[in-house]
Amino acid sequence: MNLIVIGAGAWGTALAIGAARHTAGHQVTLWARNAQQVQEMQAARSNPRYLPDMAFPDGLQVSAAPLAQAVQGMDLVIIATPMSALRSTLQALAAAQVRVPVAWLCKGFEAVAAGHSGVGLMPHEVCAQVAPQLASGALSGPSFAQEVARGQPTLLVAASRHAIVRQALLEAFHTGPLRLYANEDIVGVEVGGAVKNVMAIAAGLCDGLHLGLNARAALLTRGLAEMTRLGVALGAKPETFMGLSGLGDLMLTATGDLSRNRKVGLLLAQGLTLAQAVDSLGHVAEGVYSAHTVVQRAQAVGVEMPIAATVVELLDGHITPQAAVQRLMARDPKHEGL
Ligand SMILES: NC(=O)c1ccc[n+]([C@@H]2O[C@H](COP(=O)([O-])OP(=O)(O)OC[C@H]3O[C@@H](n4cnc5c(N)ncnc54)[C@H](O)[C@@H]3O)[C@@H](O)[C@H]2O)c1
Ligand SMILES: O=P(O)(O)OC[C@H](O)CO
Repeated sequence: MNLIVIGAGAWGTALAIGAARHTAGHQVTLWARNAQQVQEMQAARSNPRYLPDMAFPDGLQVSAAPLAQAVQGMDLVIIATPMSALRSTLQALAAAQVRVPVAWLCKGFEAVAAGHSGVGLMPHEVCAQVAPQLASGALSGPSFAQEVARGQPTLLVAASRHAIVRQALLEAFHTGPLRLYANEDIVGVEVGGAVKNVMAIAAGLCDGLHLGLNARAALLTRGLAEMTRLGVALGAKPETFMGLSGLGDLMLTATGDLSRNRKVGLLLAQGLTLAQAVDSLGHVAEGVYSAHTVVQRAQAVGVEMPIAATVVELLDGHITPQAAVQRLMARDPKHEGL
């Protein structure tokens, strides 16, 4: 199989390494828009900027060729950019008349540009707008790039309504320490991937304020309820939220110190501004951008998401970390459940 990974950040690089290392006969190309970054990666046989100290296996090539040229002859295209670049990348693939399966790795909802109305879209909705002819899907689940690059066991979910996409993802990545499950519920998988990042910011805040393990367990339990409520209202199956892209990724991202979203919460608790927290990461923390869209989508379908709404208030600088906790604790009593 010939596969190309578009976007040479931490996650695209790690997955490209994983696919090339463990699958004999695969030709894996890691594509970056920045020619200088490609030169550096070629010289170092690693990605010093985004995933240092992880050596490229022999089967991994790097490229900065024009995208329309780079995708020729590929059997599978993986989009590993942040959510903010998904639309433009899909447009470029449509213009290049790509006919093979395409899957994205980004976890988030599209942000609505300032001054624009309407709700932000899930990744598959963006694709339906700009490249409806593509057979497409998402690869998601609990997966820190560094662990995948090191070859540590990781389970992912290949989500698509197209059997050909699920099959191509399994062929490319179900190998060695990577194990893939298939799922047709693209809505559930994408809602899980987006909302867990918002909850991870809240969990970082909770831990940064030393609120305790009881508080964190409570936060994640109610966060899972919020995620499930929104997903079901948007057409997802409830059981998807008990799976890898729901509970699994929520647990990982909210409690694992490799998470950038969790780190944003920890830094806000220390008194850093959002700009300072984001600048210090050197990588994207999607929850910062998706939080608003998640809450807007919830409001549009009449779903209450108090934790996510409080994260938005905090990110916007309208409340302090301490006030965020007080606000959630002061809510009226209610019956447990969704
Ligand atoms: N890092 C992880 O462990 C991990 C795991 C699973 C999913 N994800 C998701 O994958 C996505 C990417 O995360 P990451 O960790 O690789 O981010 P990152 O910040 O490490 O890197 C992002 C990369 O995207 C590139 N990029 C931005 N716009 C682009 C464009 N228009 N065309 C081509 N490349 C472009 C940047 O140059 C950079 O190399 C995010 O949505 C994230 O939520 C990350
Ligand atoms: O580092 P984060 O917070 O972007 O999370 C990375 C992955 O999504 C975890 O599955």
